[in-house]
Amino acid sequence: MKNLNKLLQIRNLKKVYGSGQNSTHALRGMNLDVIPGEFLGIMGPSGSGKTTLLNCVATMIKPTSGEIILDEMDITKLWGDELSNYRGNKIGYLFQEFELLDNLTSEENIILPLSIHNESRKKMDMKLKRIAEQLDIVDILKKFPSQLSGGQKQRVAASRALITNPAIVLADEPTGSLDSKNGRILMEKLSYINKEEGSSILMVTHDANAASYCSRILFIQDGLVFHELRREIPEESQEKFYERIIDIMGQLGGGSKNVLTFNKG
Ligand SMILES: Nc1ncnc2c1ncn2[C@@H]1O[C@H](COP(=O)(O)OP(=O)(O)OP(=O)(O)O)[C@@H](O)[C@H]1O
Repeated sequence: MKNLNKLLQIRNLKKVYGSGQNSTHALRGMNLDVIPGEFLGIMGPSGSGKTTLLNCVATMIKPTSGEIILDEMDITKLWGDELSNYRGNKIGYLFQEFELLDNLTSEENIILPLSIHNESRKKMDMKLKRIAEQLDIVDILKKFPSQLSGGQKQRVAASRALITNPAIVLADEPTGSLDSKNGRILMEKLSYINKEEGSSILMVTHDANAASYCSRILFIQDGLVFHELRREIPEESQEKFYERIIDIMGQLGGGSKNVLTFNKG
């Protein structure tokens, strides 16, 4: 159904892996919305369905049933050119392990999504310059991934995810391979771009520090949303929001450290 206030609508989404006795119900009828310009965090225990959810939106896996409506299109029904267009233009994906191509420079990695779509060199250079300045990687554009630190690699990967101006950036544990300082730098950059450019971000994380940059957090368990935390308007300080996240994690984790892990950094 058309709804201009909602960028992404997930309705009764189910994903069952396997069949019969060996089946796993990873998503059990999940419902959630992302509004334009929102920075939405997804938290939850290991195995609760976070990556499955993100990968369904990314069309990397096909849900068993339910709807995923982005810009008025049910993306579970796309195929052929429409599906390629969705993957190439509507979403940007940021992985925990960067997933850069080793034999391409940072610059070539970043513009890869544009060159696939036959952008002119002039347009590509303009977009590259802008995003490289925002992510503070201008000095390393000619370097190969093997010559970069983890923090730099992730900022190159973030540039690649953002350069097409996607309708939504999907980030799966983007700080998971970074130390706390580099995690903070990445989150500050993403938060800046979210606010300044109005980019919408859907981010899965175990990290309360990273989550404290979000405007809203959904906690999921057993494939369903079971709690929501909103950053209060007028703007609640990040420290205060972080404390509330830790508080909820403590309550929901039942004291068990491996239920909802986080890193205080
Ligand atoms: N390809 C697969 N085949 C079978 N089961 C799977 C597959 N991928 C995930 N699962 C199962 O689905 C459930 C949800 O997995 P998912 O990876 O979405 O959880 P998660 O919340 O992202 O976990 P984590 O925080 O550990 O990354 C788990 O029980 C998992 O074992």
